[in-house]
Amino acid sequence: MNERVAIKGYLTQCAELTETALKRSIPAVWDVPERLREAMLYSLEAGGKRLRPALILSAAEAVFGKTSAFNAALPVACAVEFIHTYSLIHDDLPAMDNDDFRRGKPTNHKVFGEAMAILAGDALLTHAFHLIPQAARQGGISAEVALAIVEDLARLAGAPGMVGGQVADMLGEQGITSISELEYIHLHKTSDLIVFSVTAGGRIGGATQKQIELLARFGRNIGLAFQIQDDILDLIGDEQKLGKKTNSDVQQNKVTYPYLIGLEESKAQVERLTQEAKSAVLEAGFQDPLRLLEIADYLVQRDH
Ligand SMILES: CC(C)=CCC/C(C)=C/COP(=O)(O)OP(=O)(O)O
Ligand SMILES: C=C(C)CCOP(=O)(O)OP(=O)(O)O
Repeated sequence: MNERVAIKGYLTQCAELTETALKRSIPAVWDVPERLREAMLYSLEAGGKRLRPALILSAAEAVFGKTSAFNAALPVACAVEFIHTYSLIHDDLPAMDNDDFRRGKPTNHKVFGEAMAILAGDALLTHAFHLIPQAARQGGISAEVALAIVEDLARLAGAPGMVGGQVADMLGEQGITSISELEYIHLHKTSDLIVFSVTAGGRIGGATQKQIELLARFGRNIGLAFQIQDDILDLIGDEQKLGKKTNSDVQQNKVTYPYLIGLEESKAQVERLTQEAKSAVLEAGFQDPLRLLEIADYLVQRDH
C-alpha cells in the first residue's frame, strides 16, 4: 500500500488485508467439529467495518512511518477481530440484548442455536490468544512485544475491560442517571478494545512509553465518540446500512447519551471527543500521523 488514497479507500484496503489474513487464521485442516467451525466462520466472515484491525495497522504506520509494518501487525489485527466478533455474538444472545440481526444477517444464535453461539464465541476468544504468540514465532514481532500485547489484551478485553463494561451496562440498565456512570460503561465496553488496537499497533511500530500513553488517550476518546455515535445511529440511522435493527436501545429501555443529554448535545460531544483524540496524536510526534487523524474525523461522519 504505497499510494496515498482517500481515507475511505484506505479503510477498504485495510479491511481487505484483514479479510485475507482472517481466512488464513482458521486452519484449512483443523480437527474441530465442523458445526463449530461453521458457526465461527459465519460471524467472522459476515463483514463488519473491521475498524479495530484498521486502527492497529494505522497506528503501526503512524509510529513506524511506513505501511511495511502491516505484515507484522496483521496477526494481531486478526486477534482483535476474533475478540470483537465473539463479543458481538454474546451481546446478541437472548440473555443479553436478544437481537435477531447483526452485520446484515440473522444473529449467530438464530442460525446455530444458543449453545453453539456461546461456544463459537468462546472458541473465537481463545483462538485470538493463539494468534499473537504465533506471530512472534514467525518472527513478525519480538517475543517481548508479543508478551506486552497479550497482557494488554487480557486486561482490556477481560474483567477490568470490555467484559466489566458489559456487566456494568447489564447491571445498570434503567438505573443510570448520570453521564459519569454511562461514561464508565462506554469506556470499558467499547473504548478498551479500541485502546488495545491503537496501543498494540504502536507497540508493533516501535512506540515509546510516552507515545503508547498518548495512543491510549486517542483510543479512549475515539472509543467513547464511537459508542455515542452508535447510540445516535440507533435512533436516526438506516437499518439497511447498519445491518442491524434501529431503535433497539429504546425498546430495551437502555439509557444512552441521547437519552440523557439529547441528540444535539450528543453530536457536539462526539465532535469534542474527536478533537481531544486528535490533539493526543499531534502531541505524540509520530512519523506519519495522518491516517489516525483522518480515521478520527471519518468516524464522526460515519453512517454505519
Ligand atoms: C463481553 C461482551 C459480550 C461484550 C460486548 C461489548 C459490546 C461493545 C457490545 C455492543 O454494544 P451495543 O449493544 O451498544 O452495540 P450494538 O448496537 O451493536 O448491539
Ligand atoms: C462497539 C459497538 C458499538 C458494537 C459494534 O461495533 P462495530 O460498529 O465496529 O461493528 P462491526 O462493524 O464490526 O460489525
